[in-house]
Amino acid sequence: MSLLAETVRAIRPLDAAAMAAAHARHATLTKPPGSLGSLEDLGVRLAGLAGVNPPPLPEPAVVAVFAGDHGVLDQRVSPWPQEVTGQMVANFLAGGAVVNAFARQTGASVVVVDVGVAAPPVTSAENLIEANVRRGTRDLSVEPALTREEATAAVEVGIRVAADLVDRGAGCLATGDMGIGNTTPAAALIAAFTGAAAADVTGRGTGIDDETHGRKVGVVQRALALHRPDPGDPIGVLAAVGGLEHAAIAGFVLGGAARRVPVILDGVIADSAALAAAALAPDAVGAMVAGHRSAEPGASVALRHLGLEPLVDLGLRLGEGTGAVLAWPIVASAVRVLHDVATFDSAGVAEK
Ligand SMILES: O=C(O)c1ccc[n+]([C@@H]2O[C@H](COP(=O)([O-])O)[C@@H](O)[C@H]2O)c1
Ligand SMILES: Cc1cc2nc[nH]c2cc1C
Repeated sequence: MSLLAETVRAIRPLDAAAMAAAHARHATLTKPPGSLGSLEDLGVRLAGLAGVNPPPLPEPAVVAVFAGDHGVLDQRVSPWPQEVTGQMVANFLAGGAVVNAFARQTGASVVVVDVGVAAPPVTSAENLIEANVRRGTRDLSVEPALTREEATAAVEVGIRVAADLVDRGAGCLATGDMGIGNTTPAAALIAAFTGAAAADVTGRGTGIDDETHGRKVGVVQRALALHRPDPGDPIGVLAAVGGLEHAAIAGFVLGGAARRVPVILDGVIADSAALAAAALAPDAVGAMVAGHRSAEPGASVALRHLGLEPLVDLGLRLGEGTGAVLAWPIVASAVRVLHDVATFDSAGVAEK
């Protein structure tokens, strides 16, 4: 059996007994019932994922930044040149990007995965994973971005990265991405999986003017009309209108779900990849935590489709895993409550 098929088969629903135990525990803790809002639901869900209450603290956390390039850049959908992708990979490895700063602040670690960068990285570093499937995608507005084989290979890169990180002790995974032009395939994926109109899911990416935005909406519309992607064939959708980092992140989510470790989603690229993961294995949604609400309109459409409420809403639109890393201490706090907080009984606090 292929790694992808094996991984999909290993993904199981949340454990109802562990969730019931976490729910009951919450009612005994020294706080008014429900006073932690959606953090209570998150703690319950992570108990269901782990199959035990309290679930293990989601630590240490590792953010994997998947990097890839995009043939659709030929359509002038981003103001930034392609070489920025590889240059930012070097910046991540040198520790100088925003995600590195947020990771230092929170205690997360950063690994970088070259799954599809056009220019081979010149730096070697112990936190660089070289798994290049193809040096950038084809232009999705004129032909399929990837073959099915390439899309599957990229998904399997993500599965392997997740499994390796968990084997090396990670208790929480966070998604990151880097790829000039990658908000265009993200929009196309979200339209394909949710049925939303291109105009409703195509945003300003790194910051584009009205003219570029109009062209970008047209590119997404043309790609959807050309390929007519079938949401019942998630690999076909990823191949037609996706990107190598989108496919790898879909695999990363599946890999985390198969190992029953929470995966914190970053922005719109992760959200689009999560739709592919959910289409491949619906129970994978149980392992997903929406780290934040990206300013890209497609992010909210994707999260609504997945039934996920984002933890942080700061208008971020950077990518790299920044929103996911910021959300990690909140995820850990939701679990910490189930470990540390005294009960009314043990603390001698009167109940109402
Ligand atoms: O995470 C997000 O929601 C997000 C929103 C807008 C832009 N980005 C980042 O910006 C790059 C893609 O933007 P663009 O305009 O080139 O498509 C890519 O490197 C992403 O990580 C990321
Ligand atoms: C500088 C820069 C940093 C980024 N990080 C994620 N996407 C990015 C895009 C640009 C342009």
